[in-house]
Amino acid sequence: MMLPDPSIKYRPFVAVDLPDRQWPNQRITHPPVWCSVDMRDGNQALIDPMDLERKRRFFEMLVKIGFKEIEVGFPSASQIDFDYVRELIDNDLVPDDVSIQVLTQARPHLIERTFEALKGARKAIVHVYNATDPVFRRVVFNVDKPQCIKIATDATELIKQRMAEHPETDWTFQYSPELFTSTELDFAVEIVDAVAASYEPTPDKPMIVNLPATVEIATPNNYADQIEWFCRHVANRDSLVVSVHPHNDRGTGVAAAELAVMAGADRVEGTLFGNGERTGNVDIVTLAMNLYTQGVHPQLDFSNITPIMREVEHCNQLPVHPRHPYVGDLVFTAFSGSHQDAIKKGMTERRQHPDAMWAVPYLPIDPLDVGRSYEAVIRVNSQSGKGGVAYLLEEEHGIELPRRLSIEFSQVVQEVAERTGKEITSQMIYQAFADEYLDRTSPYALVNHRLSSEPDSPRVHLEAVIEDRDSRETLHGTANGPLAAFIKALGAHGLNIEIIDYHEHSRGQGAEAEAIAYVEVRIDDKAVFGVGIDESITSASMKAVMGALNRHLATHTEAAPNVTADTLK
Ligand SMILES: CC(=O)SCCNC(=O)CCNC(=O)[C@H](O)C(C)(C)COP(=O)(O)OP(=O)(O)OC[C@H]1O[C@@H](n2cnc3c(N)ncnc32)[C@H](O)[C@@H]1OP(=O)(O)O
Ligand SMILES: CC(C)C(=O)C(=O)O
Repeated sequence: MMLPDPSIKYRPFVAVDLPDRQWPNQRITHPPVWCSVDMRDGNQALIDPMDLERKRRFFEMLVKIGFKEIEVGFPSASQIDFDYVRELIDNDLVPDDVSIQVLTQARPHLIERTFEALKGARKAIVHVYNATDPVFRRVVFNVDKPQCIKIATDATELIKQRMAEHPETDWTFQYSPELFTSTELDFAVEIVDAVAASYEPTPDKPMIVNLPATVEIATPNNYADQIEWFCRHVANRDSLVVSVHPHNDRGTGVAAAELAVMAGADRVEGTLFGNGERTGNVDIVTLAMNLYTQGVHPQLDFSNITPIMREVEHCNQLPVHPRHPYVGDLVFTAFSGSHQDAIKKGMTERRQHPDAMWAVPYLPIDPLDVGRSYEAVIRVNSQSGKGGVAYLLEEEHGIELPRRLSIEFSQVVQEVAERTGKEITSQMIYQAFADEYLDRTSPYALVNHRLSSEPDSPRVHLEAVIEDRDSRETLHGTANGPLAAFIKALGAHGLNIEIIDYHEHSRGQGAEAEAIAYVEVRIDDKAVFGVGIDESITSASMKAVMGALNRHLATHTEAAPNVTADTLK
């Protein structure tokens, strides 16, 4: 049960004394060095750790994305990891510009086994860690500070010696004071200084100092303060690559990584989509795409992000959340009416100015840049408005509803959405549109028509054959245009119809092209819409009028189904 006063059980984090902090004024103008730890930190947190087949697929994908540093395992802890490292080296599967990284505890027998695993590697990073925070020193290791430092420096000496014995490998050394964020800052600097003094890095041959938020215990600004403080106080900063390794216990791993880079970190360790211990490691995809949306290329390629997500889901046997930034199945989709309306307007502007800076409302990124399509951008349910319905009809069926008609038709769709309680597909929307407007061919239907004109006269004469229930009638009308002539002809037949509004456009191209006409007419003092589609624009407009008439009769004569043309006179 939650405590009424949690302060008797939980301590707030200790803030860093750094009144002149500089990081808030920084901007990230180039990507950090990325290191994927999917195959180690991610893997150790899986219900079913990866087998060799899944490891191979993961590694190949990471290389394709563009990672140059990949932590492939903990070979002294697991036979599969050991065998996989051997497979990579023995079969020469690591590209020349990629370093494989492996983790080991600071214990001699594990370090020896690590070097066995790495024998013959072209480029390798040996990553050693020991926990440095006060709780671990007391509870887990039962050591004081000097003893804790000795664990780290003894390991460093041994690693340095083994590296020297294998000059055929291009070695990099990495040290992590595990639990850095809950370690006293001055002690973190002290232990790293001691490790660096043992290893003797230089600006030309730096070592990596990885400062993990093993458990995320504070707000991200505090992590940034810790990183800036560390960078200012550590010795020989120019011989160190400062790396961060945020976890996501408070849900702010991405923010922590970004602020840490602003605070001076050169490198970020994380995983694709944030798999990892507990709530996960920081998500490198989000970090990379956040950079991209600021106009900075992350140097990782997520141009086709969906297959990457599916591959990660396969390898980790864990789903990626449908709302995961930049990739989740629903993140490029708007269901709600006002969002759809704004997106539709933004997309229309975009089509007119395809080279302008990206500015489509509610979409922080162009879905096409990550291989997603505009098709899924708008989906319709009972929360949607006219904008979404109109967008889908336009994008997928080439039907550009006039504004007032789109308001009317959205009520039809809303009714279907509320009745079914489900998402309405674009096919269902089209069907509802056809049922409501296009298939209204009874009791009146246009059979054919003929137009003629007299020389030197703007007037046209129309002869139209229509079906009026069970009989065929031939109507005649003369006016300044075909539609007006048709209205005249209908009037002479006793059907008094007035055109209020008219729109038309073509749909499709070349031989396949069709015309769509939309009319709003007044019949019997009631306004009603009709829509007609035909190869000829004149026939489309006449069908639209017939459709409006049939809709009017269906709506206003339910009590008198035998209504005839006489009722409209
Ligand atoms: C934050 C992280 O993600 S760190 C990485 C965690 N990953 C893993 O642990 C991977 C899987 N690990 C394993 O398979 C095992 O823990 C092994 C093979 C590494 C070690 O196994 P064991 O020797 O049986 O030790 P065990 O797993 O019980 O670990 C506890 C021992 O390691 C010691 N230890 C833990 N971390 C370190 C370290 N970094 N350096 C030195 N000693 C360490 C502890 O003090 C403890 O020693 P003790 O038994 O003398 O008290
Ligand atoms: C070994 C270290 C870097 C680690 O995984 C962590 O602290 O989370």
